[in-house]
Amino acid sequence: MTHLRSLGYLRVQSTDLDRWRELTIDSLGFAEGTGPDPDGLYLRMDERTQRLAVLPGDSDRVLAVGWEVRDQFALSAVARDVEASGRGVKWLTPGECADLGVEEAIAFDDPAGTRVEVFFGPVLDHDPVRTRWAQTFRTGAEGLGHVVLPTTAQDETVAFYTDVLGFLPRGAMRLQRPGSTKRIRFFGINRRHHSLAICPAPHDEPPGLVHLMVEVDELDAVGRALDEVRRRGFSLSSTLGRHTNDKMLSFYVRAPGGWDIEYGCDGLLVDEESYTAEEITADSYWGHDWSGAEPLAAFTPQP
Ligand SMILES: Cc1ccc(O)c(O)c1CC[C@@H]1C(=O)CC[C@]2(C)C(=O)CC[C@@H]12
Ligand SMILES: [Fe+2]
Repeated sequence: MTHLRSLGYLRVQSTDLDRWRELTIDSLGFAEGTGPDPDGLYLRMDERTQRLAVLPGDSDRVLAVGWEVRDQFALSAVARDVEASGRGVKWLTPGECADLGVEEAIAFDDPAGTRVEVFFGPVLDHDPVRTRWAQTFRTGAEGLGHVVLPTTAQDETVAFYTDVLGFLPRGAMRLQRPGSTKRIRFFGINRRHHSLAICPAPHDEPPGLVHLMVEVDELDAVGRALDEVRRRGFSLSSTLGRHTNDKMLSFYVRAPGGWDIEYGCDGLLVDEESYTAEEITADSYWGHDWSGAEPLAAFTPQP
């Protein structure tokens, strides 16, 4: 049983806020949100003030992955579980929580070194969400989307997310690298097929993220966003394609900082009553040609 309900927010830092704005607002059609840093880029997909926050920094990396729980009781239960597993938990100050637009939050590091935050009580902005393609982002009970995290400690990281945080296995895929029997593993906490995937990567230096996926309600928005990222010279990591596990139709665009945003529609809603974890043998039914991709920072050992 997990207390986590969904992926709530993602916070990153970047050296190139202008390009981030061009990618997210002008191309992918996020709406501008609100937050404390006048130089920060806060992005709305729904009534939340900052589903994605991009803060100015001297390097490109993930600052925190935020998971949402129902209330203060669930938050205390998660804090107890994480502490019992031997990891230190920090309760954020009221000022820090106000900056994040939540009532209360805790923070701890996962075994890969990624900062995880768990929160309840997101502050809402009731102004209409004006998106560039007039699309609606699919969030709600299924959350912001999914993140794929790189790790060099795959077993320990998987054990932490399943045993301690209660993520449910939602299948796996063997990585087709020479001599590798390693698997990328998918995990869910709601009806979205996966809210998290854990991917064995040669190292876990910054940026600390393989990709963030966001979902929209219309194929036309995916097509329009794809046209616009190409027009603006962003590098496509993967062409349009349909995944075999969550059936999502998506493309991947390289964000400033060396990780990808997956942008898609048509994602599967899992029926937990009948679901069993499967091993897929191809990432896609068609498309998703990665051959033109620049190497992911997470897969490129730094000198
Ligand atoms: C296999 C798969 C199914 C559904 C997804 O939403 C999804 O992101 C993926 C994995 C895509 C995956 C990746 O993100 C990093 C580079 C990977 C590991 C590859 O080299 C092939 C599949 C790629
Ligand atoms: Fe994905």
